[in-house]
Amino acid sequence: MAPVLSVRGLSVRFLLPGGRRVAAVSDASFDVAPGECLALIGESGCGKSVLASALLGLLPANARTAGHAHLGDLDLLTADEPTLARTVRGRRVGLVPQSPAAHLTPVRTIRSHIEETVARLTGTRGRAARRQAAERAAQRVEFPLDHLDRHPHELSGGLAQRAATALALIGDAPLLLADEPTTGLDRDLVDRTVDELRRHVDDGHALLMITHDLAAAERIADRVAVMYAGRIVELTGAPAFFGAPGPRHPYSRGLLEALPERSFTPVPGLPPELGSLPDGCAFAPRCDRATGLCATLPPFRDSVACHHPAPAGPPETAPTPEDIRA
Ligand SMILES: Nc1ncnc2c1ncn2[C@@H]1O[C@H](COP(=O)(O)OP(=O)(O)OP(=O)(O)O)[C@@H](O)[C@H]1O
Ligand code: NI
Repeated sequence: MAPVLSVRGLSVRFLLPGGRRVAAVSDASFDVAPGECLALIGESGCGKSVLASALLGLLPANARTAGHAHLGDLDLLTADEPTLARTVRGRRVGLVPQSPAAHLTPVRTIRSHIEETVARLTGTRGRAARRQAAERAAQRVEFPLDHLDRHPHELSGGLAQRAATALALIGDAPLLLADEPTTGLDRDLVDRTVDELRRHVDDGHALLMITHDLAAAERIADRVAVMYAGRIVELTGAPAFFGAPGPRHPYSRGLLEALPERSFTPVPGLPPELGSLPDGCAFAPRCDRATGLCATLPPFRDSVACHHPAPAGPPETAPTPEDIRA
């Protein structure tokens, strides 16, 4: 099936005073198909939100982009602001922003936000019909109806997050970008939100889900992209990533091993400054597999950008009782 979104060689640089440049995203390429969820994971500051903002034309004025991001015939990176505002945001691409409160108007209630979005994106006419549609949108993400008349600052982080998710689903856009949609939610509500997003995917929508939460990613994703220091270092099927044979990039392996239910040991060290990245593999200083070769940039090959990836394909299987008897 043709992808909904096709990103090729996307890079974002921030130009800072004094000629400094921050390489927030470097050469990212991926597709998202209808009925597919791609989870984008990686440590704080690795460029995930910047990537999402680039796709919606929401970067600040000091940002420069390169590459392509095709949504059908439209290249999101070169589309003009009126096109993005009128036809893309909300209609062709829904966004659950990372800091939802910042995207809501402080003086308006959640009900007024949702009703306005319903009117604008679905053309629902009449007060009663709008009110009903707004309440349905809230119920879909388990936003309590008795909180609809509150203002954004009167909501907990988790409720603001759910309001933002309700707003993002209203336009029924073929592509949804969800930037940490489960932050601030209890585990149970994380699961329910993720399951609602999964139903949205199973209805044929494409979802790029940005998350720190590997358990949420495992629950929802068909494929996983791992970002490190602005680069996608691994992109692979979720079953292979979370199950066998497991991730191939040493950083991805480290992220999984850091989970409490695994060995609970964090990746040692800190990610590099995006303003002064090395020429070679940015992960090498933290990597126990690094060699002299890692001073050169590893090409992305067979799902991974690493000079010393773990083997692909079936893991060494333990002998079965049959083998032992034979
Ligand atoms: N306007 C800007 N000018 C300069 N640097 C910026 C700007 N906006 C973001 N950055 C830098 O880009 C990098 C990537 O930020 P981004 O918000 O995409 O990270 P993230 O992966 O989404 O992290 P988190 O998981 O914490 O949300 C950071 O180093 C950040 O400091
Ligand atoms: Ni972010």
